Amino acid sequence: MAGRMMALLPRWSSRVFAVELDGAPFYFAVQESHLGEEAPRVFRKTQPRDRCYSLLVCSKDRIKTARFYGELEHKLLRELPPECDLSPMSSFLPNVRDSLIKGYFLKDSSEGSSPVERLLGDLTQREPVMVCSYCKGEDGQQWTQHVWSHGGSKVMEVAKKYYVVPSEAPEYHPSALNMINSDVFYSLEEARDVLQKCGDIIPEAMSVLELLPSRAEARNKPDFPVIVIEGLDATGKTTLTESLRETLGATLLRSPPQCLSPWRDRFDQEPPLIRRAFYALGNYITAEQMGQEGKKTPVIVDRFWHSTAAYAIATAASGPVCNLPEEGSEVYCWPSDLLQPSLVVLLTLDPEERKRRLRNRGQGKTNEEQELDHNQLFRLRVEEAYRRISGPACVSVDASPSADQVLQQVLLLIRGKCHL
Ligand SMILES: Nc1ncnc2c1ncn2[C@@H]1O[C@H](COP(=O)(O)OP(=O)(O)OP(=O)(O)O)[C@@H](O)[C@H]1O
Ligand SMILES: Nc1ccn([C@@H]2O[C@H](COP(=O)(O)O)[C@@H](O)[C@H]2O)c(=O)n1
Repeated sequence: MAGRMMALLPRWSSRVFAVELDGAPFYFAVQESHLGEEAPRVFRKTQPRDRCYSLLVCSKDRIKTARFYGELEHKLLRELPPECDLSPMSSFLPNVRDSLIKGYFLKDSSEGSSPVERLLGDLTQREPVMVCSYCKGEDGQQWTQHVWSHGGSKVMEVAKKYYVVPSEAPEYHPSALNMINSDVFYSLEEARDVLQKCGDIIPEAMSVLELLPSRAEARNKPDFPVIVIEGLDATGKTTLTESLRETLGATLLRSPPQCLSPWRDRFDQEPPLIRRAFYALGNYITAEQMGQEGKKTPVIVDRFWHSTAAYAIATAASGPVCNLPEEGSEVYCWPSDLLQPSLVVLLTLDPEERKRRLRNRGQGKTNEEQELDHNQLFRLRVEEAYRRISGPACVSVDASPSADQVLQQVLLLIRGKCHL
């Protein structure tokens, strides 16, 4: 397996490895010769009896890789002894798009014999995982990385040995390297391709594909304005979109569209690659409806591409807002084949007031909505990603006044921008 893996991951010694401990990344690299470097910080934090391993998930089949990455975490948490710490890890080639591979870093602090090596040996034999172990040299300073292989009856053997050295933090968070067409999709074709490829493992994908327009066309502008209302949950989108529908005699649409409701829960359980492709496709179905309805009346839309992209980008990047791709990055560009609304309004609300509204409403929440509550960095990343998306950019409206005042404010914007 290691031979095949190494072929999939050329330039091994140009790679940087990032281990996330307590939300902070620790970087290291490897090299073939011993240059007497000090140990990277992640290894300096270990105790003498700790054994360290890395597991990187990688195969040519990106659907298989995405699904196995999630399954692997569950398997490890289930089967590893309690003395093992598992942390997210990744490896990438600095500034090389699509070079990021994800995995886990494992620290085994158990005393005496441990089942960990047998478990990892089995994984290298059966699954698309590259396992490495890390050893401290006799000088107590230099660490080495041992890339595992399996040979014949042996559970594992070492295919290659490297010296581990500290590495600089990259200029941008490595998650940005793989976002395009893995977390955020920029064409109907790219998103459809993902669902087509998982048709044999997720039969529901075929039902979704049947609902798609045969082609997407951004240039056919509807006669009437199309106004999208965006915002985090409980900022007042439903309240406002319904009032706008009544006041303007508009048609109200949403993304994902009603016709995808039977499959939404199913796709919410899938890894980001598949889940995000599902939501991206929902936007193309809604866009087709916008085109149709926009020939007859103004159209109001509850969430659209801003939501799909902002949540996807904010989830793929971790940590503080500075880990997001830089402002102006192509990640924030509107898909060229997706209908552009006349106006996108972003409802903003103080977090405490949003929580109060959520409590009063008392409905169940999705995992991402719970995350917005518990993880303030995630909320900040989503809000900032919303603001950075362009083509069209959103116009922020303070949603804290009464529902009627918010409606009047948005009507003013619509009349100014859309001549209604
Ligand atoms: N301007 C407002 N002032 C006070 N309460 C409001 C206001 N707008 C909406 N609410 C109340 O806040 C709660 C959330 O509003 P609403 O359901 O419209 O939000 P939402 O953005 O559509 O949420 P979600 O995205 O989760 O569906 C509701 O109980 C609603 O009655
Ligand atoms: N166009 C959209 C709409 C929604 N999402 C995802 O759904 C979650 C929020 O939806 P609610 O119905 O609960 O408001 C959020 O987690 C988004 O990831 C989307 O991606 N695209």
